[in-house]
Parts: sequence; structure tokens; C-alpha cells
Amino acid sequence: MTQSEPKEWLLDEENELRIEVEFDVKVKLRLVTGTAEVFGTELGQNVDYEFSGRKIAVFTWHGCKILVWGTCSVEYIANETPMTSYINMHLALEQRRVLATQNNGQGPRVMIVGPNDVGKTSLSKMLLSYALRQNRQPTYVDLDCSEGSITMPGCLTATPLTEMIDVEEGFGSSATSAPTAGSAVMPLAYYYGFPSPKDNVKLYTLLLNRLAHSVNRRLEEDEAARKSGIIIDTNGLIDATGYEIIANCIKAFSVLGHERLYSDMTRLHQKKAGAAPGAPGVAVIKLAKSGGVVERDNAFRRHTQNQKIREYFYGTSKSELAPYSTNIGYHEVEILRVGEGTLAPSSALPIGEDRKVSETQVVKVEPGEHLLHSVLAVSNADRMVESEILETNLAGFVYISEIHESRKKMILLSPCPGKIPKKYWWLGSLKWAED
Ligand SMILES: Nc1ncnc2c1ncn2[C@@H]1O[C@H](COP(=O)(O)OP(=O)(O)OP(=O)(O)O)[C@@H](O)[C@H]1O
Repeated sequence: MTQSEPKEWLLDEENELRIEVEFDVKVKLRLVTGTAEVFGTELGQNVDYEFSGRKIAVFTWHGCKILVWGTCSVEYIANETPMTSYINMHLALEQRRVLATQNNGQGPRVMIVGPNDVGKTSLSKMLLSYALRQNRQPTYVDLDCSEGSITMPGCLTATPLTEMIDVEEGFGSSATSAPTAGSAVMPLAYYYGFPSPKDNVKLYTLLLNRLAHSVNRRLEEDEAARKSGIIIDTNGLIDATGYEIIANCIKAFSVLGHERLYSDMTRLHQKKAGAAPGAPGVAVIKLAKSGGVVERDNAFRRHTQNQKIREYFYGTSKSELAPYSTNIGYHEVEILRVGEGTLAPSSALPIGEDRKVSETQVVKVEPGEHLLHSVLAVSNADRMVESEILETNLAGFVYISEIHESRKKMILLSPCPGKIPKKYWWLGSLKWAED
């Protein structure tokens, strides 16, 4: 797996070691002296960390020595990083948290926007980790439906974090049916089912508003979480649709109370006061992109998605899981999908009379061979009321591993044993061939 002789790296203060590891390669890393962190999470001294299919930066504020076993496809030390501006950003947020504590107010709500591959998720992790290191309980909202940092790709999620984010696994191989890495609480997930918000803007907006409503309600009840604030990671859409979504998100999460934020944000990139009496000030802060952020091509992204799905059912090398295989009859479940963009199989039967399917219309899908290798999201809904079911959160996911058309049965993998307690399952565009 790894070569026997490690490579030694000596990092001066405020340097970072940037490494890229292919998917079929394992690289081991150990901090020997000094202090270092990966996207905000501190490394333990003389602890071995293993990475595969990752692009990471090991940053040190005060200098350190690191040993690396294995072959990285890219490895170099950078002495220019935007980390000082990131920590300053954190300190400014921390001040807002202190103020919120003093005034019994609410902590900062930060939304990170920008094009693809500029380091939005990495910055989110850092701001969350720094907050966690100060014993805060920030809420992480992930609106990047292509990636699925918390659960599976295709979801909009929120999770209150209470524990440090794992160095090796990031937000982890977490499921909606289990607490995530970094959290003692189950994440809240809504199923969107497409890789880009553009694929079904109406549905995306509906779910975004629903998620924001649930988060806002939760924060009303949880004082520590409310004062710690929210970090919102967005997807990289910055065209007209993207701006519309950003503007909606700002409103939904009350990032600020200013309707013209969108134009202000793009035009000014600076602090603006709210227009409405008593509206909070608007702070639009431009942060530099790290030179280490790596562009990921479609193949890499697809591979990351597959890894994510695999981890949901089988866990990681650190915490392996054994999924349960269940036999289920076609008649025992109702498979649904949403909207025009997904209209496809002729077997799809529209519920309602209209043949033309709107973007948020729920469509019943007849089970059949076409479901093979699909990942389906299990809704928590107990009844099929169109306006309700769309906005019902998820219980978890199942994977269809075999279809027996003649017996009208399918075999599925699920993380929990026995019959799946919920019968409404969403079909999106996620497919996965088990390897
Ligand atoms: N300083 C760094 N050194 C090395 N790799 C980095 C660094 N910062 C980020 N990366 C890596 O670069 C890739 C892109 O970063 P990230 O996911 O944070 O970008 P993003 O803006 O969220 O992308 P997208 O919107 O497309 O999901 C990731 O694989 C991340 O681990």
C-alpha cells in the first residue's frame, strides 16, 4: 500500500503542504513536531491519517514537521496562503457571537458564494472548525446539491455541529439515518434529486425555503446554536439563475433583511446598511481564493459521488458498515419522482389528469428494470399528499441491486435491517454501480 520510507516535510510558519491523492492510492500522513491543521481541524501529534481520492492542504501557523508515506500525484509546500484573511473572518464572526450572547441576539449567518472550485466548501469547513474549537455549535447548511457533503448528492441539508470535523473523512460518510461526523444530531435532509439547481429551479427554491424554515425554527429553540450562527455553503452557480437562488437564500435564511442585496452584492462588494428601519447591516466580504484550490473535472466529481454513495452503505476503512439486503415486492412501495425535467419513462403515470407535468408535480413511477442500480431516497411521509410530500424530509436511502421483473420483486441494500418502515421513495438521477 504505502512505501516503507516516508518523505519528510519541514514547514515554516504559515506555510501549507498541498497534496493530491488519486482514488486508487492510499497515502499516510503523520505530524511529528509542531502544530498543523487540515481545513481548520487540528492534527494530533504522532497520529496517522490516511487519505485516498482527496486534495488537501496541511497548514501550520507556527511551523511543523510532517511525514508522508505513499505516492501523491501532486505535493508541494506553498508559503503564500489566504489563511490570515480567513482567520480574521473567523474572528469577526466570533465577535458577532459574543455580541449575540451579550444581547441575547442571534449569531452571524454567513453565506459563501462564488463560482465552482474556488474553495467554498473548504472555507466553510474552516469557519465551522474554528467556531467548534471555541466551543460554539454552528449549523452547517449545505445547498450544494451536486456534492452532498453531509449526506448524499442530490440533497439540501442542514446539521448542527457539536464535534470536530474529521480530518480524514471531512463531513464523513454520514447518512440521514445517522448523526454526521461532527454532529451528535441527525442532519435534516430534503431530497432534490438533480445535480444542479438549474435542473428544476422551482423545486430547488421550494426545498430551500422549507429547509430555511426548519433551521430557523430549530434555532429559535436552541440558544447555543442560535448564538453560534450558520455557515451556508452554496453551489457554484453564479449566472442569472444562480443570483436568483442566492437572493432567495439570503431572504429565506435571513442572512440579512435587504431586498436589493443581490445587486448590492455584485456591484459593491462592500458593507451596506439595510434600507428598512431596523434591518440589519449588510456585510458583503470578498475573500481571496487559495492558490491551492484544485479544479475537479467531471470524472473526479463523479468518482467522489460514487465514493460518497459507497460510504453510505459500506462505511469507510475507519468505520466499516455492513448493509442489509432486503427483498421487496413491487406492490409494497410507491416510487415517485418530481417534475418535468425528470419526465421520462413511458411507464411514468402522472397523478392527476394533466399530461403536461409541471416542475413540482409528483409523478408516480412504475417499478421495473429501469430502477436497477438506482439510489432512492426514502421519504418520512406516511401519506401521499402532493403539497406535503415534497416538503417532507428524508429517513435515508436505499440502493436497488437486483430487479426480478418476472416475480415483480427487487433486492435492495439499506443501512438498517428488516423492512423499510416508510413506503414513499424518491427516484432522482442518482445511479451507482456497486464495485
Ligand atoms: N489550499 C488547498 N490546497 C489543496 N487543495 C485544496 C485547497 N483548498 C481546497 N482544496 C481542494 O480543492 C478542491 C475544490 O475545493 P472546494 O470543494 O472547497 O471548492 P468549491 O468552491 O466548494 O467547489 P464546488 O462549488 O465546485 O463544489 C477540493 O478537492 C479541496 O479539497
